[in-house]
Amino acid sequence: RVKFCAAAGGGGGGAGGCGGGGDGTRILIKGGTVVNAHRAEEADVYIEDGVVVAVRPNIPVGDDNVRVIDATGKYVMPGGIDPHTHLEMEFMGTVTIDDFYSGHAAALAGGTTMHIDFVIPVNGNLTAGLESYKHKAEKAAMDYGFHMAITKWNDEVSREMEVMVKEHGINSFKFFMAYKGSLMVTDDLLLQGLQKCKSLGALAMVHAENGDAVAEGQQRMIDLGITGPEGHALSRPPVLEGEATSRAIRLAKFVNTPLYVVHVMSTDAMEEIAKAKREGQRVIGEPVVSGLVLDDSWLWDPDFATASKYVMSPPIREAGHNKALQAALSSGILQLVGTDHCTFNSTQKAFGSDDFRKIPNGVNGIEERMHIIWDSMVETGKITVTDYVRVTSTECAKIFNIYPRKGAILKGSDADIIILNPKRSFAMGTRTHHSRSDTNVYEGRKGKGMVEVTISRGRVVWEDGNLNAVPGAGRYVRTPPFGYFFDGLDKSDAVYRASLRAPVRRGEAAAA
Ligand SMILES: C[C@@H](CNC(N)=O)C(=O)O
Ligand SMILES: [Zn+2]
Ligand SMILES: [Zn+2]
Ligand SMILES: [Zn+2]
Repeated sequence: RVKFCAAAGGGGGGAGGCGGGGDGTRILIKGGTVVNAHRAEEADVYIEDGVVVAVRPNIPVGDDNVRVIDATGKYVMPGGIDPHTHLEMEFMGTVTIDDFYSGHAAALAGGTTMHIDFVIPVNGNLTAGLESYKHKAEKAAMDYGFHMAITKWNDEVSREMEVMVKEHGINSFKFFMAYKGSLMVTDDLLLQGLQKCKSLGALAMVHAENGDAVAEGQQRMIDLGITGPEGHALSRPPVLEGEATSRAIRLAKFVNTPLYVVHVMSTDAMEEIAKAKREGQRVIGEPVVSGLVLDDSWLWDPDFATASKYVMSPPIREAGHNKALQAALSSGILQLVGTDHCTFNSTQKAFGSDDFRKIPNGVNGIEERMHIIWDSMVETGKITVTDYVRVTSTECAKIFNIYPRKGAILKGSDADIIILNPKRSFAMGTRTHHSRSDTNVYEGRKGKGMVEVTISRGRVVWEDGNLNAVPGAGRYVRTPPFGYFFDGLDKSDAVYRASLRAPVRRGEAAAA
């Protein structure tokens, strides 16, 4: 079990917590159904100083400076944790329009109370990258963690990875197999990176598309005179995502280290993950909201501003892939839902109005995720309410080794809590969203379920449609190495097991 404070990296706060909200607020949530990943129960939740103090039925109010929230008929759940975002990311010649304030405001309004963002090295230098992102995060309004991208390889990078794990609380590294000429690493670098991750107890993550083939596919489209957003989808079909996913899975097997495949967008990739898991390999598949509920018909929309909104990589696939990904999420082949929130407004997307290769890649999602997964998966009976908590919050906390401080409503957990009213409906789009973008890929979408209250480390930050997100209130959450995916890893290593067989002695040595 991870000690709560370990996850917070020292700075032990008051009794039982690692420095909670600190402002002494005491909240009693009464009459709700408390849902954790392991079970749902009728219970009250008492919060003090940003930490959950008690979860049980009929907790008395105590005195009159306890804030009582009536949750009768509603679900009281851990706030969402989004494993995959890019706030204020420099990419394709511009910077994503949502930063650590607007992105966090959007998240909190949508029932997400923590995310893990991807630090991009500066000229391949991890330390410089981390400094840059620490600065960006000074305006954080909610808790956040960091993955680190590895965009090139040398001894310096190898040494810096160790520093990131041991001194800065980063336990995951992402390797881009696509974006040739910018973020992409080749197989030899990927192999060394996988070895390093294994030695550090850090989780290797991949963006799995064959970047060389994508470049060839893009040229093919341009030669055919296809320059619109539909050329983006046609240039990088599912087969290129499936190929890279299987390649990454096999190299991870060869190294015998766990693998986390980000934004699984196609059945081609999902089937590779399913096969690996059937064979007992430790592979995590992360679908994102866009791949679960959208399809590529938007990319053929005659209006460029509309079509270009949907350009992300791997591309949103033709109808059918999304339903298969939903089924894979229900059955556990895919484990947790991200968003890959990487927003560019219509002006930025227009950089590629003559050439789809110049359309900045990315869509929104950090505000819409909790509502869309509730409506498309729980309301339709595909997953239960405990599954919902698992795939939107708990699994992420467990994988990145910050459970049960995060991803649970248990005594001692951080008080990151949402209250969802299953009887109310939502409607989403630019008119009401908190992103800085002037577009939203879920424009006009409606559905059942509404997050009415969001509590972030013991502070009510969202209630009755009013947001009270405070820049600077968010804290960095260190993610320790050797999460549960590493338990007993060596015993699963075919090469290691082979080495346990009696060594063969040949020649004079055998005679001796
Ligand atoms: C660059 C980043 C977001 N953009 C995207 N997925 O299209 C990623 O590839 O995850
Ligand atoms: Zn600064
Ligand atoms: Zn990616
Ligand atoms: Zn991403």
